[in-house]
Amino acid sequence: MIKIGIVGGTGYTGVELLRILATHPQAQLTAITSRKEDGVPVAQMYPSLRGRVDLAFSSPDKANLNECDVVFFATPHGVAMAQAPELLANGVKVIDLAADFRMQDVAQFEKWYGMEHSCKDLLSEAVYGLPELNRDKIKSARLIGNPGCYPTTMQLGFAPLLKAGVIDAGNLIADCKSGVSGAGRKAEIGILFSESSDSFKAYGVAGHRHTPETIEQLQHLTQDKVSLLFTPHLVPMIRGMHSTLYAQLTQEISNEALQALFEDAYKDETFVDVMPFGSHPETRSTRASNMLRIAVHRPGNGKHVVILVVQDNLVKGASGQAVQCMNIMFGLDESTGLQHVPVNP
Ligand SMILES: NC(=O)C1=CN([C@@H]2O[C@H](COP(=O)(O)OP(=O)(O)OC[C@H]3O[C@@H](n4cnc5c(N)ncnc54)[C@H](OP(=O)(O)O)[C@@H]3O)[C@@H](O)[C@H]2O)C=CC1
Ligand SMILES: CC(=O)N[C@@H](CCC(=O)OP(=O)(O)O)C(=O)O
Repeated sequence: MIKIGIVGGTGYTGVELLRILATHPQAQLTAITSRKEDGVPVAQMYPSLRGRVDLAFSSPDKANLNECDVVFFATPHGVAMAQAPELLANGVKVIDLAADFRMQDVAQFEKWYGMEHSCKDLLSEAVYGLPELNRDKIKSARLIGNPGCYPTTMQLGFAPLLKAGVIDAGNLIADCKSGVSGAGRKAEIGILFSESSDSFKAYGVAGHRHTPETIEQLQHLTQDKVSLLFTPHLVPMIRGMHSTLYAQLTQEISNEALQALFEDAYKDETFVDVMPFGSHPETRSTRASNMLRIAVHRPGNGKHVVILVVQDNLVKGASGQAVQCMNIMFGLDESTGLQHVPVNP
């Protein structure tokens, strides 16, 4: 059994980790932290976990994290970097769902996250936790920077085209929409029901921190310089993410060959579904599951390819992906505990 700690168990990605790990056959939940709910039984706060999780939240300073085999940080940016060095020194593996260990470019991290990186020396061994593009490195990693939700869709959508060299890498456009749970469980005016329901808006148009993260990773896939225009939107649904990706073709290629690039790239991937050419995937087809679905389009058989990508932001976009990484790190079948069929309707 794998002894597991979760720092930040009360938040949306924390409770999603609990939901997934509660039925994972190799997971032994050992410590779950919350500063505000210290001593409160997990199942009292989340009755959905009654009979599944019998631990109580404990404050991070009292939690026995050093006894764990792996600790997930489902916390705001900057928390994991303060604790990872001690955990790693004690032989505990670390998976951070925030951005502390996603980017190798420290200057970019500090610019976009507005904080100094406190353990830069660990960045060189940190592994970006996107299994479909980085599986071999994840196998031997002690420290994972789990990808952002939007970057997961952008990378898996653009990757087959960039690797094949059939698009202009300097002209990528991503128009992405997220459900409100993407903003976390914290109280903020913008995510109140009365503010976010029955309305729809873009944000971060001048720049969003997921742009440098995505460019850094996409740049590993091509010799050409990657340039990305990314606009996130908040849509009035609880979970789900829909990314519409645009790229310009640089060579003649048939629609069948375009589709084949995606089918070949993901033919062995349990969690990436390439739908028939011209499909319109819905976010609900991934709801509460670790699936990400992709559909390839070529409007008017012209020079542009449009890729539609959907996922559940809390699962493949966060906690499911983190458990997928854990499975790989511990030599388990990658889909262990992650076989949930999406919830419909
Ligand atoms: N929501 C999403 O769709 C996605 C989120 N992420 C990332 O995952 C991380 C968690 O997100 P999410 O679950 O939405 O966030 P929430 O705001 O819902 O939860 C944050 C959790 O962290 C705890 N926490 C807050 N501050 C600290 C601290 N200083 N030390 C220890 N614990 C702390 C909180 O509990 P308490 O205050 O009681 O300690 C709470 O349990 C974030 O970095 C986010 O960017 C990544 C991909 C997708
Ligand atoms: C809808 C919404 O607000 N989404 C969040 C991103 C979600 C996410 O978790 O990204 P990080 O882990 O990089 O913070 C945002 O745009 O800030």
